[in-house]
Amino acid sequence: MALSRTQLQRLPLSLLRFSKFDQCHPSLSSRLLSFSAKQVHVRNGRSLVPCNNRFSRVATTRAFTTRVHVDSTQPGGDRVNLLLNGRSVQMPLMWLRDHCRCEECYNAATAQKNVDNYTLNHKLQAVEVHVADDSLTVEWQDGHYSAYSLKWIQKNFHCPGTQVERFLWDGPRMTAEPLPAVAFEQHMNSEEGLKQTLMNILQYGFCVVQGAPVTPKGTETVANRICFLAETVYKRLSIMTSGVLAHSDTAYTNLPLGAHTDTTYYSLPAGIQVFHCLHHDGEGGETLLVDGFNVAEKLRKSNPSYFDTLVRTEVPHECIEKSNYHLYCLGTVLSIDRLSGELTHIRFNPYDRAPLRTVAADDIPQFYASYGALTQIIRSKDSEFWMKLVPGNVLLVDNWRVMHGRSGFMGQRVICGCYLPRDDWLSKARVLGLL
Ligand SMILES: C[N+](C)(C)CCCC[C@H](N)C(=O)O
Ligand SMILES: O=C(O)CCC(=O)C(=O)O
Ligand SMILES: [Fe+2]
Repeated sequence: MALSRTQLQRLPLSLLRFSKFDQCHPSLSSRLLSFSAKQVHVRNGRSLVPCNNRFSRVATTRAFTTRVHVDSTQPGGDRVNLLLNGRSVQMPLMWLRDHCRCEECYNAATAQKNVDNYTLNHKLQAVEVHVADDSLTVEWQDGHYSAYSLKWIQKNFHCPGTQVERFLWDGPRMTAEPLPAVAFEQHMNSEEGLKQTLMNILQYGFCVVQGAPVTPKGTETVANRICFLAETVYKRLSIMTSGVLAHSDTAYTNLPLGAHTDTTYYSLPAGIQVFHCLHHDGEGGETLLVDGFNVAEKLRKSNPSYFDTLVRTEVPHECIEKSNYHLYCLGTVLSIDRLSGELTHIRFNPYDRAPLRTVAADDIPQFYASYGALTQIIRSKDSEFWMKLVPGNVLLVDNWRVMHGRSGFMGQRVICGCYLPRDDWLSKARVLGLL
C-alpha cells in the first residue's frame, strides 16, 4: 500500500492503530508524520513505529498535548514541529542540538555548556525524533543522542520574556492606588511575597516592606532577600543620624531635599535605594517620591526637542569629601532604549551636578531650557507623592526611575539605608519569571 504524505496525515488514528502500518512505510517518499499520540516515532526512511497509541487518552492524561513532525521542507534546515499546550512551536534541529543537555555537551555541575554544537554541519540530520510523556528525544545521524523535557522546551524555546507594564504615576494617581506594599513575613518567607515586592518595584518604581525588625539588621535582612548590598563610599549599610554629619552631604542635615536620584556620579548609579526610618521624634521629615519616567514622558510630549537634548547631553556629576574621595562621572539625564525608545533611566540630581564642561557655548541655552523644563515638571505639586516612613517600614525605590526627597525636619531622626546593584535585583526578577 502506498500512501502520500497528505494521505498519511489524514489517516484516521484508529486505522493507524489497527493497520499493519509498518508494512506500508517503505514506499513513503517523505519522513513526515503529523498527528496527536501518546507516543510517536518518526523514522527517516527506515522504519515507522507508532506504538502505545492510546489515542483517546491523549488530551486528558498528559500535561502536554503534543504533536510532532519533522519537516525538512522549511528553509534553513529541518524543524521539529511540536504542539505544546496549544502553542505551536517549530524548532530547528540546530537549536535542539545546540541545547543538548547530555553529559558530553553540558556540565550540570557548573551549569555551563561544554561544546559549540552550532558549528556542526549545518545539515544536521535526525534519524529519529521521539515524543513520549513529557520528553522529546532525538537520535542524530552522527550517533549522538539528546533528550529534553517538554516543560524545559516550553520554557526556553523562543520565550523572549514578558514586558511588565509600568504604572506611570503623578501624585493624585499614586494616592488613588493602594500603597505598593508587602508584609515582611511574606517578603522573607514566601517566593510569592518576594515576587510581589519585585513586581511592585517594576510596576510602580517602589515598594514598602512592612513590619521589619526596627534595627539596622532588619534593614539589611529585607535588602539581602533580593540580592547583596552594594559597597560604596557610604559603606554597605549607612546610618544617618540627625546632628551627625557623617559625610559632607546635605542628606546628613535636617534641611529639605528636593526630588533627586542618588549616586549620579557613577556610570551605573545604584539600582535600588533602601530607606528605613529607625526613629523620629519631631515634626517633618516626610518622604517625597516623584515618578521620573512619568515626568520625562510629560516632557517628551510637551517638548520633544527638550527631551531629545536631555537624552543626548552628557552632564557631569560629582561627590566630594575633601581628603577622602572625589567621585566624578558623565552621564545623560535621560536614557532611552536603543530599539524601543522607551525610557530606561533618569539621572537627576541638581545638588551633585559638577561644572558643566561638556556643553559648547552655542548649545548652553538649549541645555538649560531643557533641564529647566524637566525640573519644573519635577517640582510641580502635581508630580509629588508624599509619605511618612515609620519604624518597621522599609522603603525600596528604583533609583533609575523614581526620585526621592524629604521635607525639612525637627527632632531626632535616624535613617538606615543601603543600595542594591541594578543588575543583581533585576536578575532576581528575571529568574523568578517576572521579566
Ligand atoms: C545616606 N545615603 C548613603 C543614602 C546617601 C547620601 C548621599 C547622597 C548623595 N548626594 C547622592 O545623591 O548620591
Ligand atoms: O533623609 C531622607 O529621608 C532622604 C535623604 C536622601 O536623599 C538620601 O539619603 O539619599
Ligand atoms: Fe538621596
